[in-house]
Amino acid sequence: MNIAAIFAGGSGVRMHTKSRPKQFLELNGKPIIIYTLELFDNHPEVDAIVVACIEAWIPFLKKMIRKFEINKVVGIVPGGTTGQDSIFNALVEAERVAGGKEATVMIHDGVRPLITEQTISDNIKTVKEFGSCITCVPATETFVVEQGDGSLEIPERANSLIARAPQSFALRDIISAHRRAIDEGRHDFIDSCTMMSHYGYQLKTIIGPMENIKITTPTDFFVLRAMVEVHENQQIFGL
Ligand SMILES: C[C@](O)(CO)[C@H](O)COP(=O)(O)O
Repeated sequence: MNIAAIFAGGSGVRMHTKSRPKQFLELNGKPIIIYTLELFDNHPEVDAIVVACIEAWIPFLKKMIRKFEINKVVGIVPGGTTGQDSIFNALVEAERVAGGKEATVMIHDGVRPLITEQTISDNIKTVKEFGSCITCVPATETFVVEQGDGSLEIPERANSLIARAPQSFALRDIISAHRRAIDEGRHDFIDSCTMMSHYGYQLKTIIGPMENIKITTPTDFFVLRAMVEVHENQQIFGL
């Protein structure tokens, strides 16, 4: 089975929102996380969705899921202290939902509402073929990596990709990597591909759409608003 594990456990300090965490900011009366959930809910190959959410916001999320008629969410669990902990909580819930069956899990940020149906299909297919799938985009600027000794490493831009999401795996592999990290006292892996690479798993990348941005800062929110407007105008005016 194919399960989407959406993490929305963060409080969004980089967004500087006063009233609500960034995943619950609204566009046209609909929270960002609902835009994200709709993509997986409408995808014919997705069987179930689990969400790790800030505990205090779970009742509101449930209300929104009912209001916007999202049907495939079968589990909502509290987020953890770090992003890694939130993902782990969602994976444990995915394990419960899979009930011992083989499963592919697509780990996705609640604040990445602009992926396409094709990206989800490509993730499912690539995990079946290669065991993992990291959705990326080509780097359009140069990375400058500061080394501990004060020197800089500048990777070739032509070979550089930016990891985005979904980041997808066989459920048994990603959950065993998480359990290993926890046994080692680590809770600071920045994302799933970093963890899986650290533990020696072979990772397969695909190139996803440039529009697949993460709504992290106020600028991202303004870009999202413009993109949703363009999308609606396309539907209205057939542009
Ligand atoms: C998973 C991710 O979206 C890949 O780019 C990213 O690492 C999430 O980062 P955040 O710090 O949880 O916003």
